Amino acid sequence: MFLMRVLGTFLCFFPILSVLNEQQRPPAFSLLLAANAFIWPWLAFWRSRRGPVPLRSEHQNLVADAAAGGFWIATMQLNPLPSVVIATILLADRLSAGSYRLMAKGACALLLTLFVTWVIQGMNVEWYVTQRTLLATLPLIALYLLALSALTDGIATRLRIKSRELEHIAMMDPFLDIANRRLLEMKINAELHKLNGQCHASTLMYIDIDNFKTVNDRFGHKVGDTLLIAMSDILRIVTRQTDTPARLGGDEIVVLLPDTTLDQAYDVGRRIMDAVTLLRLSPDRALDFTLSIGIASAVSSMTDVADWLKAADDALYQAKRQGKNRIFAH
Ligand SMILES: Nc1nc2c(ncn2[C@@H]2O[C@H](COP(=O)(O)OP(=O)(O)OP(=O)(O)O)[C@@H](O)[C@H]2O)c(=O)[nH]1
Repeated sequence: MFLMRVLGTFLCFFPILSVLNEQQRPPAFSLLLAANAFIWPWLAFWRSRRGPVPLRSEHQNLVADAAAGGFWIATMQLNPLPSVVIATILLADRLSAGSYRLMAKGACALLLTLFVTWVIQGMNVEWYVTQRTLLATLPLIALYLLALSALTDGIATRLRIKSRELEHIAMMDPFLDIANRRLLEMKINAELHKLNGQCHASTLMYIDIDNFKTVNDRFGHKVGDTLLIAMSDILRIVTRQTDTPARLGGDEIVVLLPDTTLDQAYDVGRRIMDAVTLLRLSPDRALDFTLSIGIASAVSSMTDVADWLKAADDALYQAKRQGKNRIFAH
């Protein structure tokens, strides 16, 4: 806000000075204008820095800016071009810096000081705009509006980045950096919707580390965590961009494989199991671990996420029942 105030008061200085000269106002007005243009921005900066609540102090500064604008508009005897440009810029600025509430406060301050100053100074009106005042106003219009647009664009970009970060936090598992249940369910819903009435295949894969409880009990929870992280790394490498590896919670890992037949999903499952056999988290061979995988295709009778997840979970159960370290697909 400091730089915008420095730029704004600097650019307002020239058209106002031009009108004051044309009206042959006493030098005191020019001195006051110079103070407003070159001292006030620093004073305002100091005020907002020193105030107990900097944002509140800055909002007060913005209202004071508007009041000063009202004073100069009245002192210029409502000279139309600089008056309209200054009033518009002041109000637009308050809106982009704060809210409609701040703009309304600014408008009240501007109108009040304008009216009081205008009455005190004899209620004169100067409708004529000279060529010189017109030329002195043009930089204010062009440069200030460009600077305001750049500022608004910067704020919009920062907001976009923040909103993407928030979306990432809301949709990703913070520990494994893969999708969480919420994102997975959204993707499954979208996939079921896409498949509705169409004949291409998509599959859901449920993955479980065999005897994970024993790993935790024997080697500690930290080693169990390392295993889960290694698993999610493997999933990121082995799957396609369009697949969604996700953590449903705890050690439950699911991968959504769109446009994938059971046979193709089986191959993906094999690749995951092969990658796992290459993992060496410790020289202790007792830490070698295996996976059981259940795979289920979407069928037309599935109406929601739970149906498809249950089918994949049932397949995983069959893989476990048949002796673990295997894939069961149906
Ligand atoms: N280290 C670690 N362990 C977890 C995490 N989430 C769940 N677990 C543990 O994972 C184990 C899951 O065990 P189960 O899947 O029920 O059983 P299992 O020992 O894998 O046996 P099978 O599934 O029959 O092969 C439990 O001991 C949980 O406490 C986690 O984030 N980190």
